[in-house]
Amino acid sequence: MVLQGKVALITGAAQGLGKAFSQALLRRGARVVLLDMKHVEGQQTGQEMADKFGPENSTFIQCDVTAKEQLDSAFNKASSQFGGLDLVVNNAGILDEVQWERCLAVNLEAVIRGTYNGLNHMSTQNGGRGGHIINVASIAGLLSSIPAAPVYTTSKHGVVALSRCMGHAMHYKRHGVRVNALCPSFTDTDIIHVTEDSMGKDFWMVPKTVQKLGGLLPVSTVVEGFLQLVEDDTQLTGAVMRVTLAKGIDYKQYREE
Ligand SMILES: NC(=O)c1ccc[n+]([C@@H]2O[C@H](COP(=O)([O-])OP(=O)(O)OC[C@H]3O[C@@H](n4cnc5c(N)ncnc54)[C@H](O)[C@@H]3O)[C@@H](O)[C@H]2O)c1
Ligand SMILES: CCCCC[C@H](O)/C=C/C=C\C=C\C=C\[C@@H](O)[C@@H](O)CCCC(=O)O
Repeated sequence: MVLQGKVALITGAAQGLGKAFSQALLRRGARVVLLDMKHVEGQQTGQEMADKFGPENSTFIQCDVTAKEQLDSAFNKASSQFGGLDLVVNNAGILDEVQWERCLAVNLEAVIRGTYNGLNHMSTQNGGRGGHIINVASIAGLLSSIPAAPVYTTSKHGVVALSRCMGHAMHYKRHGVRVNALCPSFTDTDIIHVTEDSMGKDFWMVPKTVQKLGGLLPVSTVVEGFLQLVEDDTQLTGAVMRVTLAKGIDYKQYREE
């Protein structure tokens, strides 16, 4: 996808990976709608983007992705303000094994809704231009045993499965919308600063695992993978991109099913 003039909607864009993805898209001439439930941080990031790239090229909408009416309304607003959508990035996520229902609601249910909303808005069957949905999963969504984070891991496995199903050629032919999953390993953002309050007694395993894996990925490496996926012009769909310290950026290979 050539990004110049395209319209992107990104959830969880106030900070971390979502903010970095937004900035990378704006740099390439896309217009970006930033969604986040954090009002102060979101406004601040929105202002920063407006100052750098022009107020006409981005906007911040406060939105809790788990609230159906807020998410639907944010998609409608974004689409009417910018004249349709070309790219949806379902990125908002949390790591919470204590309030695990919330973890599933943010990381999985809202990504399902965001994927369906993206299809509704971009499908050529509904008068859309076609487009691309990128669901931010995690390398945790490809590993079979992460004992400290069972629900987070389950949610990310769900995101990978969802993206592979909705990225299938059958859906792509109907809608003209590609769906792919992005699976980074531990990256230098706030989500990994876990406590006993959010993770329970096994919280110490997170820094220990990071250490074992050789450290954190810089955000810039994940942005590099993200841009490769967005700018790919081979009609890649249903793909799962991994970003790890050990192997860099690659795609998980699946046998024909
Ligand atoms: N950092 C990592 O190690 C890592 C690795 C793999 C995948 N991921 C995934 O990347 C995504 C982005 O995370 P990050 O690392 O930038 O963390 P982060 O905590 O810095 O950012 C997450 C953002 O999501 C927002 N958010 C959370 N719940 C929300 C809700 N209900 N509605 C709207 N916004 C909400 C937060 O306010 C925050 O701005 C997440 O899906 C995360 O699971 C992160
Ligand atoms: C604990 C979950 C944190 C989630 C943050 C983010 O999404 C990144 C997750 C990435 C990978 C997690 C891997 C965890 C693996 C361990 O359980 C273990 O399998 C790794 C052992 C490494 C080793 O022994 O060398």
